Amino acid sequence: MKIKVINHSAHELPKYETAHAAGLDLRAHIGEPVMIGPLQRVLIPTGLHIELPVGYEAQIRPRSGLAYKHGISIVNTPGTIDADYRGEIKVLLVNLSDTAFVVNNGERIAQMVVARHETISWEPVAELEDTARGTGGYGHTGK
Ligand SMILES: O=c1ccn([C@H]2C[C@H](O)[C@@H](COP(=O)(O)OP(=O)(O)OP(=O)(O)O)O2)c(=O)[nH]1
Ligand SMILES: [Mg+2]
Repeated sequence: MKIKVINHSAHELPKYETAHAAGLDLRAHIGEPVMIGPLQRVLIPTGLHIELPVGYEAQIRPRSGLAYKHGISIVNTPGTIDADYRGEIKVLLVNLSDTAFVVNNGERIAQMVVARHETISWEPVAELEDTARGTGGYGHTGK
């Protein structure tokens, strides 16, 4: 897949950390450390621009280790990178802990999963096909 990197010397390209990992770890591309206070959200640049093939999206997801150890998540998870987006990929981190967290340049802050998606067109109808579930939801099958 095509990738354009700002300041190429800064970091290695995102990579799968294990043989069958689904996500490529993304690194912070920042001039100075960024502090995220409790319940604060900060948009962290990655220095990466990509060209996804049409019919693909990239999902930006939190890393479980940062979430578990430091309460760091992503506000809009899973973030969506559209195939026609040519801007810099950024990650909207949020600190859900009661302690400030510092992000340093080059640290792995999120992971990106590339996935196929469908593109639909609408077919307006008067009635939808009935099912056993019908309109039941929000726990209607019990606890
Ligand atoms: O975590 C994210 C989510 C999105 N984007 C970029 C890529 C995406 O293609 C674009 C728009 O994202 P989205 O459609 O989620 O945001 P929007 O608020 O609907 O913005 P727009 O009106 O530009 O579509 O922003 C990121 O860099 N990181
Ligand atoms: Mg949008």
